[in-house]
Amino acid sequence: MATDVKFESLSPSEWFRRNKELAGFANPSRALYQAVRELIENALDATETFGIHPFIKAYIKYAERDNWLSIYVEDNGIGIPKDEIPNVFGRVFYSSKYKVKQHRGIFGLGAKMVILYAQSTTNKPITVISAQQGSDKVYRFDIMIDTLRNEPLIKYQEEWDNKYKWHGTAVHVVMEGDWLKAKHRVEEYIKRVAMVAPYAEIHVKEPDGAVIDIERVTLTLPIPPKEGLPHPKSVDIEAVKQLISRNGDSPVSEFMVENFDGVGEETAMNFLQSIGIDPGRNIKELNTDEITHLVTKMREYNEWRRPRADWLSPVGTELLEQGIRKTLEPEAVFATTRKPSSYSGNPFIVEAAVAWGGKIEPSDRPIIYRFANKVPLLYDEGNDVVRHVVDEVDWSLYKVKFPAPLVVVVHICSTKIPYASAGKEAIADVPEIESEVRLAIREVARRLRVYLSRKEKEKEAMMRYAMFTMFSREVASSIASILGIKEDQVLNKLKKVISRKIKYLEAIEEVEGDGEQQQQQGQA
Ligand SMILES: Nc1ncnc2c1ncn2[C@@H]1O[C@H](COP(=O)(O)OP(=O)(O)OP(=O)(O)O)[C@@H](O)[C@H]1O
Repeated sequence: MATDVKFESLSPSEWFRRNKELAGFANPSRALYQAVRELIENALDATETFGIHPFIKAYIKYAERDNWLSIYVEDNGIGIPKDEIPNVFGRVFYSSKYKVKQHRGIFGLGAKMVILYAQSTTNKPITVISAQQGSDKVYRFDIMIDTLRNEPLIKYQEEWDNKYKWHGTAVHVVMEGDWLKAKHRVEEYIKRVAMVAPYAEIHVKEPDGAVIDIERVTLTLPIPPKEGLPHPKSVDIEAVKQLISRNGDSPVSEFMVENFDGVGEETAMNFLQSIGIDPGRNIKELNTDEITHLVTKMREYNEWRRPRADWLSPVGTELLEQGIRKTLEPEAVFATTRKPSSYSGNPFIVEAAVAWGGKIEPSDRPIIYRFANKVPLLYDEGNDVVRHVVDEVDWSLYKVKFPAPLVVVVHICSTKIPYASAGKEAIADVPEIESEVRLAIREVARRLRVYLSRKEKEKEAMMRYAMFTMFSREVASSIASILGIKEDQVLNKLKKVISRKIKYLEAIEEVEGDGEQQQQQGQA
């Protein structure tokens, strides 16, 4: 007799309710950190991406029970349309960010995980208050999620006149959390956000009364990212089938030019002829085998233009240096923004910086600050491509001897960050990204070496000067008595000779040092 096995299907929200840890909500301290992070990321996406200077308030307080915390995050962003509020907060995999565009958010999951965690631990709905720019009304919704149906449950709804022309979104949630364990991570997260967003103003109130006030240091915003088209190397068969069913009623060549990045008319013609598909045929007429053939060859073809990266929004060398100076207060900082590159048809840009000395505490290996699309990554460093690259670097080539006060900052921005998991904490080892990270780190490390060698030489010169002047009084006194002149006169002359000689020696060493450096650059 056959064994009686029962089969069932799970809705996405029920699945994530059961597997919270995969989205970063593993325990009360991690969940608290993750909730603050998801809400602040949404606030930044709703402001900076649309050219608004972010002004974010985040208030964390203890709630009715010892292990319950109330989190309130408010932004001055673009707001959410009234009819969309229930869905964006109450339906897993509902998002405005499923586009070829650089966002902090990508999955359409973060806000929903906050609600799922809250309702599973305190049985309380989330409150969302929002108004779009120019809206006459402000809307409030209290929402829970019907996890079996993956649908929003509206528990309360209200609207009022927007007297003060406010726009933005405020979210309030009560959930289980462990503030004492999460405190350090939350504070570190805020500090790191400020590092790559020196144009943001963020006010945080903590349950114990502490306040973090991040003032903006500049009004310059990075150029906002723009929406792009998929690159032929980045698509799969299913994606092309979807494009055909949405936009496909044209000759294949036209379809390719209009729907993909990096495809001009001539390239489309050459490509289609090279794979034996008539460019004039209507795309709708291609059968399953022909579509499979087309997509396989699209991914292999190497003559497409590189994916456009002017859609991306890096922080920029100047803002990055400003942010690092403000948050770490180092003695020196060197940053670079690399030229755009791509992996599997997705454009990306790597930025890196090294900060040295000042208020940075010496440590046994470089302290790493990782960012992806301007999101600080705090957990899972061991699995991240940046850690792997930094560990490979032979820092002695750059005159760094550990313990050393060295911070390495790496920011990767892309229309598709290859995260290793839904918790968005580590970037997978993609060879193209790895190589760009390596080149970026070497570039800034070389500038650090020049700085450190100059410092070393200055120090040596000072030591020499101190040593020579120590003996000069004795020498001056002997010369003065032999020649019968004043000791001070001889001493002044001697000091001038010493400093002239030291400068001469320094100049020689600098020329020699440059030669040595060039040799080392070859090796590094
Ligand atoms: N503060 C906000 N202001 C404006 N829109 C918001 C805000 N918070 C959420 N949204 C909207 O809700 C959508 C869903 O947010 P959610 O956090 O669930 O996912 P996401 O940000 O798209 O992706 P991810 O899961 O990677 O964070 C967003 O795409 C955005 O359109």
